[in-house]
Amino acid sequence: MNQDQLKQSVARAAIEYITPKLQADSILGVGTGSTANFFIDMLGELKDQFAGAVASSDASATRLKALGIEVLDLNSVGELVAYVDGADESNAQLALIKGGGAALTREKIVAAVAREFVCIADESKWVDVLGSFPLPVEVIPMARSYVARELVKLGGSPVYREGVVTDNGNVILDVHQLAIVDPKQLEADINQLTGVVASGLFARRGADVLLLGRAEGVETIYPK
Ligand SMILES: O=C(CO)[C@H](O)[C@H](O)COP(=O)(O)O
Repeated sequence: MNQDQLKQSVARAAIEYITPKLQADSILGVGTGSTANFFIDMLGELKDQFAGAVASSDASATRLKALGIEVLDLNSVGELVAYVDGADESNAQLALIKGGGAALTREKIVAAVAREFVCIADESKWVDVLGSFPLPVEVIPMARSYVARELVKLGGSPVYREGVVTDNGNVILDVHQLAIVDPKQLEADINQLTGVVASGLFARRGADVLLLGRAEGVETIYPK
């Protein structure tokens, strides 16, 4: 199986996972990226079984609407039944690195509101220690150089993602050279830097379940 087939298999597994949880008034949180896109495309089959979705990016909102799924503003809804999204890396505690698609802040907000965060990923994303994938950090544009210097003090090597502006009008620093042995502590350290909007480290609110696509089948993993 190639990587896209593994992504499709976890998207299908997520559809099967959430179907019994959906009710006519349920609102679902939907993520961003190529794995999430496979999920969105399959979600069209269920569109009469739930009320609508909150999307973590404009791109996902457009894709959902094209399928006839109502997209709602997060401020107009209460709890989300679940949030389904991909990841760039996951460890055994289901702490994640996300934000390869620059949607990390909205992803973090939508995940925070969800009863359950269902992560879907192919096996290339499974790691012992987070940090081989550069950690994205969303930053207010005028704070970019200051935050970059502070990230160096935390042991990282930040690189400005040129040409990328987030849906919130901010910029991304991708932090290389981090071996993240204490994800919750690093998430807190980065959060308290002035000018940081959010980091792509999802440790305090990691995934509640990971559907991991392996060649031999989809494995359901709970936090260790
Ligand atoms: O966090 C994300 C976007 O900001 C994605 O979930 C992450 O980058 C994984 O993407 P893909 O499913 O395309 O591998």
